[in-house]
Amino acid sequence: MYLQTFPNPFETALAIADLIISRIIAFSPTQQRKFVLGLVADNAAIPLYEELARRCEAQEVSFEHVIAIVLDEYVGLGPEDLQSHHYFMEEHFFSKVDIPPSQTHVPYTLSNSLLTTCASYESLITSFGGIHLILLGLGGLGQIGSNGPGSGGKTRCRIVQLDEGIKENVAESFLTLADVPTHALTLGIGTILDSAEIILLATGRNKSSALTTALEGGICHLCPASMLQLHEDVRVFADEEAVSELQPSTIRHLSAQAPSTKPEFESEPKSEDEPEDEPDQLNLSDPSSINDIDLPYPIFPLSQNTPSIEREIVAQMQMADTNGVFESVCGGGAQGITFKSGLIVWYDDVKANEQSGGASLIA
Ligand SMILES: N[C@@H]1[C@@H](O)[C@H](O)[C@@H](COP(=O)(O)O)O[C@@H]1O
Repeated sequence: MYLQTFPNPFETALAIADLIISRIIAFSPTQQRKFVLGLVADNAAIPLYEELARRCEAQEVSFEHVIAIVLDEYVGLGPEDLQSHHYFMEEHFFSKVDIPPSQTHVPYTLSNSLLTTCASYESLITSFGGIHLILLGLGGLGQIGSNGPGSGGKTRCRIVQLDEGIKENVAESFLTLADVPTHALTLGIGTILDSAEIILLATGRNKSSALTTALEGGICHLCPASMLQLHEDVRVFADEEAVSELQPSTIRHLSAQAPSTKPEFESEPKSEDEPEDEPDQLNLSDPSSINDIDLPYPIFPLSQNTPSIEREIVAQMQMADTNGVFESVCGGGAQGITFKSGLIVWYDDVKANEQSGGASLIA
């Protein structure tokens, strides 16, 4: 799970828009091979939909070959009802971009046979080959879609009774609490977890408690969003208010998992107050201290005899003026390299079969 934090909801939206657009462009969808995008009718997503619409208008992205699957809908509300998710998606997104109406899908809950509707919605997704990327909002009770507390991790598309807390949260959109629908049709947690990639959007202080439980608590059906921990490719996009209750170590660990959105070799400027990284046990003025470090690799001092592949890596590192973890530097050469405090470690396969794993001290 990757966590990226932004100063405010607007910048969070921009980052998600960048990701969605880059995924669509990389996929190069065509009439025959469409990109399947799961979407949510969440107020927190409005700045994102505005940004996507703006970028579509500017012809930076097209939704012509995108299929939209909306996550959930209140039972008994249709496209004409102002509070329906269908109305929301039309108003904020579908009507603003070039997506053909035949490619927008919202659960239809006015039918007489909701069980059939659930099965059909699930089959529809299967017929498209699954969802490539799904956007989820985070509810204040940890719900995703209308999967409220108590939703099992293997649930499929189904009718759920809305939790009182969820109803209270949306009551202001309706005349009174009694007007809030009692049920919703939602993709199940299992359906969501089948998506190839998941984005969880959480902005605002009212999401901080749910986000903390989802990321720091164990996987538990009382916080459905915690089950996203089971998925291999989840990106959490949050603003500073939403992460305000997280432990600093949680933010550090989960942010470290995030692939940089900046050029790969760019490093963060150091603040003046920030102490220099301690070189662990390595004393750079004493190259022999490298022997004190417990590494599962042979160690080579960088010298005239250093193999050229290693020199190339070192040169790239020095040019990049960075520290951190590098992946796949030198194309098919090194598979992964860690550079810390003057120490370069590479692992896996360095230049097929010629060397296998090693460390080098820049001194
Ligand atoms: N079914 C919706 C969810 O899909 C949404 O993510 C959540 C939070 O929405 P908001 O950010 O508008 O409070 O509310 C409801 O539970």
